[in-house]
Amino acid sequence: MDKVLIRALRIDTVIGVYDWEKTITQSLFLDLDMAWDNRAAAASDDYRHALCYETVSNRLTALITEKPIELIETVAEMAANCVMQEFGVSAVKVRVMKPGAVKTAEAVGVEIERSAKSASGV
Ligand SMILES: Nc1nc2c(c(=O)[nH]1)N=C([C@H](O)[C@@H](O)CO)CN2
Repeated sequence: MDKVLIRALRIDTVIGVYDWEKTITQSLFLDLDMAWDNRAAAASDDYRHALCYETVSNRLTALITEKPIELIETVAEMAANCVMQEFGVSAVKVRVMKPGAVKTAEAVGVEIERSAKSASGV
């Protein structure tokens, strides 16, 4: 299965459970593996057949920074739903890392895998 990848997309936003976190901006780093058949884009060398990682990155940044969020689980789910519903991605793996959240860890995070099939509950 072909994929389009995004690595360490930094999104600066209001994220966290605690009151003090709701008054500051923190960085999240997103990795996405998006199932996409790249053959049409490669054969035609035509951008219109490509899943544009720049457009996806910009959309995710706008979406996640729209309003404060408590859990990184919510961020992962929002990102997965967005790429499937708005960009027609059939399956996606999303990892959300929150550096500095645990003093003794370099980063903590969550990872989810979703597909159009599992999203509809079938
Ligand atoms: N599974 C999770 N655990 C925790 C989260 C989270 O988003 N998912 N968030 C926090 C706090 O916001 C923490 O990051 C503050 O340092 C705690 N646990």
